[in-house]
Amino acid sequence: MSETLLNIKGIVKRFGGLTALNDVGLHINKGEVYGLIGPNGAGKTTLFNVLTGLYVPDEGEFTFAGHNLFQVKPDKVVKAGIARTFQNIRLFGEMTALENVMIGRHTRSHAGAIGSILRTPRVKKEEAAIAQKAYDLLEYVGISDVVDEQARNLSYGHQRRLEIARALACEPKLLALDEPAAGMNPSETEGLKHLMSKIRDDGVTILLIEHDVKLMMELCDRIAVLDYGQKIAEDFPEGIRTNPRVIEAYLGASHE
Ligand SMILES: Nc1ncnc2c1ncn2[C@@H]1O[C@H](COP(=O)(O)OP(=O)(O)OP(=O)(O)O)[C@@H](O)[C@H]1O
Repeated sequence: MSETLLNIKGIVKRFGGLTALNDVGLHINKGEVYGLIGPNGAGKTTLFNVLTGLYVPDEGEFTFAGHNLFQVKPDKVVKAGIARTFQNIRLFGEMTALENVMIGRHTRSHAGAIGSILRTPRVKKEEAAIAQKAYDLLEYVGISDVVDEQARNLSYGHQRRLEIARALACEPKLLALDEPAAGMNPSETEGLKHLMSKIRDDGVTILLIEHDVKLMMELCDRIAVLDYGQKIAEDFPEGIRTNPRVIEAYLGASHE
């Protein structure tokens, strides 16, 4: 029996008169790669933002690993175990790769503000441990050769991997990746696919938005399709590929 990690029901999100998500329900099992696809403007990023606390849903239910996360703020969502990357890379360009990951790690430190200012032995020890862990994460995502480079000087593919390392620093149960392959060349995409498989094999469940359909078909255990804010299909990749409603949604939309 697969164990449910994330469960949402009847999620509604409105922006003024526009209903961006309309009665969306789905569950994600522990250990799977769950994909979210749909034409432009279908509501994928809005759903991501709801699941990571950035947008407050108007209606519905949202539970995750035993926590009720409905209308909960982003920091509580991270504490519950959901970490994310963004469609548009959001790194601190002036900071090194290592420092960018250390920031993610600080969400889990115990030193406190006073301790950090006084730089007590406890704080120094904790800082060293954070730096070591950050280095290990950079190695894990395959970019330990650029530890001391400023983030803004990294190649696009490396920046994407750095974002993943930073999200992993929160030790999430669920890693939510918003178009991680956007702008990558085929060999970078292939490398990213292997990284995501490794993360999943190491026990982190993955929620993935991606326009690269080939990548989604190869990587995802199950895929949900959104269209005009509604879930129109949810299936194994093969079922999605041949689903008439999905084909119609894609052919009917002005989509790449
Ligand atoms: N903050 C916002 N304010 C107003 N409308 C919004 C906001 N965010 C999203 N929308 C609208 O909600 C709808 C869904 O957008 P969303 O970005 O979630 O789609 P998407 O499936 O992620 O699209 P894409 O593939 O282009 O990223 C769109 O009509 C969009 O204009």
